[in-house]
Amino acid sequence: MKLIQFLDREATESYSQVMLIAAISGMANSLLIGIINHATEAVANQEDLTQYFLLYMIAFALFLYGQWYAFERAILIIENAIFRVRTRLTGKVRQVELAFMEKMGANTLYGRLTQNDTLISQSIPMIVGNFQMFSLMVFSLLYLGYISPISFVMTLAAMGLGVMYFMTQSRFIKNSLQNVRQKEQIYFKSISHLVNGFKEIKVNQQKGRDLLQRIATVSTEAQDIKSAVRKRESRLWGFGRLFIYVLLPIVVFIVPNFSHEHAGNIFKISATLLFLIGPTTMLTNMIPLMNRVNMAIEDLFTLEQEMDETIAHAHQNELVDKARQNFQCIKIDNISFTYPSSKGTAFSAGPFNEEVHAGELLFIIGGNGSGKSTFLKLLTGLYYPNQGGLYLDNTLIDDSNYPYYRNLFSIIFTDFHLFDKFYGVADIDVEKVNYWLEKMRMQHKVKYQDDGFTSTDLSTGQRKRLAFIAAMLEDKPILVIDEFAADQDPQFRQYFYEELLGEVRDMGKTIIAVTHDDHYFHVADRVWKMDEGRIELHTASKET
Ligand SMILES: Nc1ncnc2c1ncn2[C@@H]1O[C@H](COP(=O)(O)OP(=O)(O)OP(=O)(O)O)[C@@H](O)[C@H]1O
Repeated sequence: MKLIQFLDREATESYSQVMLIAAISGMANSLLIGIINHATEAVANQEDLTQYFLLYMIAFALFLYGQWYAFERAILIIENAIFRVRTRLTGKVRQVELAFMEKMGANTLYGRLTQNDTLISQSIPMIVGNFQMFSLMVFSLLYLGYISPISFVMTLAAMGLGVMYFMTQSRFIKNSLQNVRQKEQIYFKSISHLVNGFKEIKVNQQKGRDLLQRIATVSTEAQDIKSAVRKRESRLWGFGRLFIYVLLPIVVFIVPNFSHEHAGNIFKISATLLFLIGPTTMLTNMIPLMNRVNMAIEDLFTLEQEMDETIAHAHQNELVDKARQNFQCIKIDNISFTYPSSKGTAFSAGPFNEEVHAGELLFIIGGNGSGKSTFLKLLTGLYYPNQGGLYLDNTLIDDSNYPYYRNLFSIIFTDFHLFDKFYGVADIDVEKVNYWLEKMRMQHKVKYQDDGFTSTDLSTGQRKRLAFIAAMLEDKPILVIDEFAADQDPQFRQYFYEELLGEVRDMGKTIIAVTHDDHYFHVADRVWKMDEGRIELHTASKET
């Protein structure tokens, strides 16, 4: 069972005590039927009932206390384990490679991270109850064996048949549930189009109808599979009860003809069998949930394994660290990169053989799809090249120091994200924030407050200016910007190219900017022009 595997891996404290107490509670529960059975016999023989009453109260107290204790402890242990997994996996999200993230998609990753642990958490009470019921069943069966070995063997045989039947059904159920998961991922993706494309859908009703049609189709497909699964599961539920009702008449009407001892205990046997209906039904009802919990745990394990495979095990590399602030040159040595694709039409970039010099203002220009952003991702270490290597001065950047190399850069991509606080900036200098607010002409719009800006609900161009300020506060030696000025008004654009970039360079920073603004190519120290994944033309600014 995956849950045991999950607890073995993740629980910080032993869960065996909880299992023991749950087992004792189940045993105490099964004792109740034994005590009642013997008490009814004592009533018939007109014996004193005090000892049965006391025994009943003790068993009852044990059962109640055990149940309470097991629930409380199990909730704590499982919630702690979930917390550990959640913290570890979110930590790993930060470490995975960009290519992994782009391939999986943010929605899928979010879904896998949140839905699985929610499901495990919600099922805790049922899981504990399940274990208790199992223990109750085991001890009730042992009691049955004590009063009638023949009934015990028959019940065990019937249960064996039941387990075999479950096994045959569970493969179908598991495969179907996996199928449902795939459909649900498409469903969630379509929902994200509905939410993120809300404005487009609002102005184009046909677009909205088509998207809803797609959502309806996927939902129906998922629903059909779910219905088939539910049908099978309901057969299992019925089976749990059914086998005892089939067993009862055999034990009551047929077996007494062959066993004299059995006939004498017929009341106790049938009472015990009737008592077994509860736990058996509960256990079979739990199977669908356990299937889902098993799959959730399996998916969490798989997700972590997929993440681990992409995480480079970087160790602190002194050479890169020392070189950070005062490097001379980044050498791009015969680097090339091809996007992974199953259709054979993947875009290839490179080979690149270039040098970026410290303190220069470098423009990268070229048509749409020429590979500018891909090149930036290679240069900043977000993609690993398929061949060739990067050198920071004379240090080769490899798996061991890529994360430290990336620390050289502050990057503002076209799909930048503006954080609510200045994460990663150790001592925020308020004067510096105000200085940059003024420089970016945002001082009248937002202020600095609580390690962030007072507001980020701004226009795209304004949000980009705040992202620029955040990048300047990070104070990295290299600033990389991808079409930064595209959303800026003409005045700011002119000011940005003709004043601001030069000022940032004079602060000692290296600037690499992807741009389409041909009016301003002259401000760059050098311009590289890209075409079909290669750098076709190198020019010094005066030549452009
Ligand atoms: N995540 C990805 N997976 C597969 N292919 C990609 C991915 N991102 C980009 N590409 C492919 O790489 C090519 C170059 O894209 P890139 O974003 O580098 O171009 P660009 O020069 O920055 O374009 P633009 O000026 O339009 O931003 C494109 O043809 C695109 O199909």
